[in-house]
Amino acid sequence: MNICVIGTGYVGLVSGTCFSEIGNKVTCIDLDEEKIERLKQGIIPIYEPGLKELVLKNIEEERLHFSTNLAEGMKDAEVVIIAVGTPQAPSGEANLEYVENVAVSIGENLNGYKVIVTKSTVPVGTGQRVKSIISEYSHGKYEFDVASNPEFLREGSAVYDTMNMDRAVIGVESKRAEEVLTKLHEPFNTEVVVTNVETSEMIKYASNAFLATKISFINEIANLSEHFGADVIKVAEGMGLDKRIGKHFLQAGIGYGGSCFPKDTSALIHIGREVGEDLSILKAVEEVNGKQRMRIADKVNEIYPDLEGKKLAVLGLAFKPNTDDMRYAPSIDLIPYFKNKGAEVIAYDPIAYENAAKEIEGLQYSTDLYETIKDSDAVIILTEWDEVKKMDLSKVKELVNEPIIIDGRNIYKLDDMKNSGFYYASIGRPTIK
Ligand SMILES: NC(=O)c1ccc[n+]([C@@H]2O[C@H](COP(=O)([O-])OP(=O)(O)OC[C@H]3O[C@@H](n4cnc5c(N)ncnc54)[C@H](O)[C@@H]3O)[C@@H](O)[C@H]2O)c1
Ligand SMILES: O=c1ccn([C@@H]2O[C@H](COP(=O)(O)OP(=O)(O)O[C@H]3O[C@H](CO)[C@@H](O)[C@H](O)[C@H]3O)[C@@H](O)[C@H]2O)c(=O)[nH]1
Repeated sequence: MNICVIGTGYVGLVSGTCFSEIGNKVTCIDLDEEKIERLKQGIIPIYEPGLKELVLKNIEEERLHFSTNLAEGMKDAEVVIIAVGTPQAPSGEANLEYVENVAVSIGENLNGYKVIVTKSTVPVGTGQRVKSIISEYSHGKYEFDVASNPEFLREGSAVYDTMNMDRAVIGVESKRAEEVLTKLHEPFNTEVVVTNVETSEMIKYASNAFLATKISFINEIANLSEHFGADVIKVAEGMGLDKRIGKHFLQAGIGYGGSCFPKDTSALIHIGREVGEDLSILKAVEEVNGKQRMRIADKVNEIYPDLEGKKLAVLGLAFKPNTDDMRYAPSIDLIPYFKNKGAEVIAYDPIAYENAAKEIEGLQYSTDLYETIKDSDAVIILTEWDEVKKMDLSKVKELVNEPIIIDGRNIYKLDDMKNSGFYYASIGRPTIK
């Protein structure tokens, strides 16, 4: 099949590459000329395990192409995929300007029947909006179908998630579009949920909102556990073995960040408000999440009520491991907070330091884990990078000024920390002193 993907962010680039890997001819389009020139040479703008190799392979095998020319990309395409950003507007709702601009361009360049698929996360009703814009700008000259095919990949495992998707969701208005999109997903050998466009758009928001709810729920249970000497990791294990609950997304910590959960929960609350439905569960989910990252600050303040002159080693800048994405990362709030209280803060991250330096003013960082830790008065874990999980704690103890670890990601077993000589505070578990 011949496919045109518009937008080369995480979603456009990964899904475009994976669609080419399963045998389609894919042209990825972006307005950003420099990005496209670099992509043509196999230079990937994001850090995503396995992506570079797959892009290079598919360029080499002439299935994957990059261009800034939408007319050229659309000319022979049967399927056109919209994968541009839908960032959060100041009001909390999804900003649809990029999607609407793309719809105009698609309308202007339509040259025959195509299935126009929205993969961006968009409010319910956007499919109809895209349809009317395309009709207007193509002057009704050609037949086309709009469809919704939301993306469920996670950053850090995006290629794996796409090639091994749990399900594909296809929202369509015609049998013709259903056949095209079902055929497109056949090589993924996955369950395909076929529904109407509005339901498909709702499935995406409801999925993200539910996962965010699970996280805020377990974080509240973690906070409660701290008062009673209960261990939230065991609580989650004990709950998760019940198949109705499931064990995933019950890791307590410093709350969710990233490019999706914060903006998508906010957008869904806004969608509800517009039609007079008060999504009170989701509002609580947001409130809990907003406070959760500051639990780490409380734990540091408990040890050092005065941070003046203290050196803090912050391990992890990205919002999660295996990505360089800094969107809504806890480090963005916590590092300035500690610095404002007089601490000297040095941060470690194997990948995200350059992006982090753009977000956090005056960021001091090192890419050497043990150099970061040297002479620190407390080590603070914000991202569960493998390098941090595998850190040699006896070496750490020799290097630090004070053997104190505050762990926002619960990466060490309490039993291992008991006789380690560290003060070890984590989330929802008894502190080891
Ligand atoms: N990032 C994720 O992990 C993820 C996962 C699932 C769904 N989503 C959703 O997918 C969508 C895209 O997210 P992202 O993180 O890939 O976005 P992004 O913001 O990283 O990238 C969007 C790209 O679109 C390009 N673009 C904007 N307008 C354009 C136009 N008119 N023509 C061509 N290119 C244009 C931009 O230059 C940019 O390269 C969002 O709706 C997001 O919510 C994201
Ligand atoms: O048990 C958990 C699981 C995750 N998180 C946090 O939740 C955030 C999001 O993590 P994750 O879902 O792994 O990453 P994303 O790349 O943001 O992916 C989410 O958002 C994407 C964009 O919509 C969706 O496509 C994915 O299905 C959805 O998982 C991160 O801050 C994690 O640290 C927790 O605190 N506890």
